[in-house]
Amino acid sequence: MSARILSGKEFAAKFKEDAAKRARALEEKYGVTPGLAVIIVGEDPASQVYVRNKDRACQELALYSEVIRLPETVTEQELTARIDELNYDKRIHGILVQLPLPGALARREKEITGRILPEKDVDGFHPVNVGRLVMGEPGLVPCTPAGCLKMLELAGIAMDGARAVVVGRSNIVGKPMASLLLRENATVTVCHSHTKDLAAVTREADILVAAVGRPGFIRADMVKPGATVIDVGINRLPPDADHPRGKLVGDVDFAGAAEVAGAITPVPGGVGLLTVAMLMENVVTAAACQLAAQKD
Ligand SMILES: NC(=O)C1=CN([C@@H]2O[C@H](COP(=O)(O)OP(=O)(O)OC[C@H]3O[C@@H](n4cnc5c(N)ncnc54)[C@H](OP(=O)(O)O)[C@@H]3O)[C@@H](O)[C@H]2O)C=CC1
Ligand SMILES: Nc1nc(=O)c2c([nH]1)NC[C@@H]1CN(c3ccc(C(=O)N[C@@H](CCC(=O)O)C(=O)O)cc3)C=[N+]21
Ligand SMILES: [Mg+2]
Repeated sequence: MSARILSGKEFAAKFKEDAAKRARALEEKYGVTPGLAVIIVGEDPASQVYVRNKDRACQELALYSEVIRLPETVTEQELTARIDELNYDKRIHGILVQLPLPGALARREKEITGRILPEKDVDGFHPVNVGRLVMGEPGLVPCTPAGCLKMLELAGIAMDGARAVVVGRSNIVGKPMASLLLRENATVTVCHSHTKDLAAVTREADILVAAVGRPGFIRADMVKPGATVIDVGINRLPPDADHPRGKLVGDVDFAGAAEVAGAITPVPGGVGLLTVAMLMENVVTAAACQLAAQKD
């Protein structure tokens, strides 16, 4: 194995420390603690892990945190009524509806997440925040791609003029990732399930971001020698003797790709940790904007 392993742990710790300092400064200035509300509908096990990590981070940073668990049987009207309450709640500066939504609610994802006020939309999913990102204006940026960008910055990976290939075009990862890399002056290609000869495209990448949702999808022969590989995937393999809850793996064949890449993020312990750190940063940023606006 030759690649440099980019660990999310130390970077995440640094960001959380910065966010904690900014939170204390807001408390001093306004007497208000930044607050996050997470709404989780149903019992998706992967979601439970993320929710637990977020709740833990809020405690670590001494932010105010509410987790609202709703049954799978909740109606869209009941759900949006809860969002409206949180929109008006002065203790809450950030609202996040955990995705994927179960059952019929999944088809209403856009309407449900769009109900969150743009200034409280710490996921950066609201069309107003999406527009700001694409236009290169300040706003709340989706936490996962923001974390990937921070990882590249802190690792000292040059983005200006680099060829970046993003595999995956979801609204939560692929598309905002492409916008962020473009903003950093990378030459960006976005691949998806209709892309022809994907390996030929990915082999051109100085920076390769995998957000596909398939374990081991990016193999060594798809990686340009010396490239930086960012593995966003979070996949749980079926349980075996060594991993009774199922092993957590990314979208990259880590052992193979690490032979070829110059730098690579592991799963777990990679960019996932930065997602949580960026969420904390977004909550504090959202609180700072709301508190400043109330003052005038
Ligand atoms: N670490 C973190 O913080 C986070 C991790 N994740 C993880 O990242 C991964 C991706 O998540 P998400 O973006 O929500 O996933 P989606 O399922 O929403 O999107 C997957 C994307 O991959 C593309 N794709 C699927 N199969 C292929 C293929 N054979 N060839 C090329 N492209 C393909 C799809 O193309 P098409 O559009 O054509 O269907 C789609 O654009 C998952 O493992 C998820 O768990 C997600 C969010 C946060
Ligand atoms: N509205 C919404 N916003 C999201 O940002 C969102 C979502 N819904 N639904 C689910 C996905 C997934 N996601 C992760 C966040 C952190 C880790 C994470 O902390 N990972 C660590 C720990 C993993 C573990 O504890 O096992 C790691 O990779 O090392 C993983 C995955 C955010 N998502
Ligand atoms: Mg998705």
